[in-house]
Amino acid sequence: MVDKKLSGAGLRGQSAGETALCTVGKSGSGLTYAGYDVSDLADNATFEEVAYLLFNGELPNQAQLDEYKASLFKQRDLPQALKDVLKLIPKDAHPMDVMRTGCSFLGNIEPEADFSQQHQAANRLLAAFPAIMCYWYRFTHDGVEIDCTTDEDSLGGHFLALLHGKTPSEQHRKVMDVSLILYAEHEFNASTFTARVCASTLSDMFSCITGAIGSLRGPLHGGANEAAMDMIQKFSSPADAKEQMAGMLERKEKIMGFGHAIYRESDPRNVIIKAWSEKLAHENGDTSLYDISVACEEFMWDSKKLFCNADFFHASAYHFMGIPTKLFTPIFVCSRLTGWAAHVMEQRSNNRIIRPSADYVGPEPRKVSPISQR
Ligand SMILES: CC(=O)SCCNC(=O)CCNC(=O)[C@H](O)C(C)(C)COP(=O)(O)OP(=O)(O)OC[C@H]1O[C@@H](n2cnc3c(N)ncnc32)[C@H](O)[C@@H]1OP(=O)(O)O
Ligand SMILES: O=C([O-])CC(=O)C(=O)O
Repeated sequence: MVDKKLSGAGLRGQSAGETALCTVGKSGSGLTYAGYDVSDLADNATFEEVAYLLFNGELPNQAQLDEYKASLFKQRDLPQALKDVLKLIPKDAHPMDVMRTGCSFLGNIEPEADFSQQHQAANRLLAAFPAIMCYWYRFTHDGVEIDCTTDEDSLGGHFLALLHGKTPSEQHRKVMDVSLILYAEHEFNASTFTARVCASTLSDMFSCITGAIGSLRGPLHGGANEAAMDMIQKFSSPADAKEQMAGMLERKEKIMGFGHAIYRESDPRNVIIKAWSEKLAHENGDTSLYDISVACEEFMWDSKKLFCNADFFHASAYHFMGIPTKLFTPIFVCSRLTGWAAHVMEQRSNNRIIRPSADYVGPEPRKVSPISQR
């Protein structure tokens, strides 16, 4: 992988600290979590193993994994007070705002009293996030107060079962699991950096994660999977996609799901989720949306040398599994929480408050004139 020339605004190219959690775009291996290539993890591990890796630095053995999953399993349900709060949030609210409120409210009723509880706080959020999303969604959209517990072994399967009210297929469980692995961690991206800045003030875990959710929400970051879906649904065919995208580029519009702040030639997560999107399209017996997505990818590369990032083929993959578009970015939260929390723990382990300087470009010093003279 060729290193991207990094300079200019947005702190690009400047190191803002050290991490042992992840490499992004390092030559030879695009994306690694604690030394493991993301494609190796996607093929040979589960999301719970990856969460354990990020929180503890090593993959679990079978006994450790069993114990970890059993503990998460017990923490999946929501307290009644949180359910009551979720029921107050309107149907037309954005589910990312629901996640932000759910996280923040849980921090009120189950606070992290001190840093010795950091694993507990992170694991509680990990176990509870699927229910926070689905309890609100099903109540406001289907009028049902769902049981927030399921028998599903994995968090990915649990989410699908809560959302659809039925047992997911083995294939869908697998895709969710892979997706959660792909989204889990990505070094000093905007939302993780938000979490680390918050952690550097010695704030609590729930505040760090709440802030990170706010940063992930924007379309230049996690919100791009949702924005990509909205875009591809407007295209009627591969040819129409190419024509409309040419117009968008001419009007200097950003095409969501393309480009990256660090990667230069490709995002290593794309090839993995793209392959699953194709499988799901065939399983559904309708490949038109997948074909449109491939046309978008070809067009963007041919015309601008821009490639799909992790978000682009996630859009069609989630859609093929019957997931409503507005829940795409909240799923990202359910996964990235692991990276955020691991970074909070890492920041705390060797902390200095993050406080960069600014170049002043405002007016010269001046006096306040009386209000009657302004
Ligand atoms: C999981 C994730 O968060 S992945 C990122 C998800 N975000 C998106 O998909 C949103 C669309 N993409 C973008 O807006 C950008 O590519 C970002 C925000 C991801 C990265 O931003 P930057 O690092 O500033 O981009 P970069 O320096 O590579 O931009 C180079 C040029 O390509 C253009 N460009 C980059 N991405 C796009 C895009 N998706 N559509 C159109 N033009 C683009 C930029 O406008 C810039 O043009 P300019 O030099 O004329 O100003
Ligand atoms: O690293 C970034 O800037 C954005 C990204 O891909 C991620 O957070 O997964």
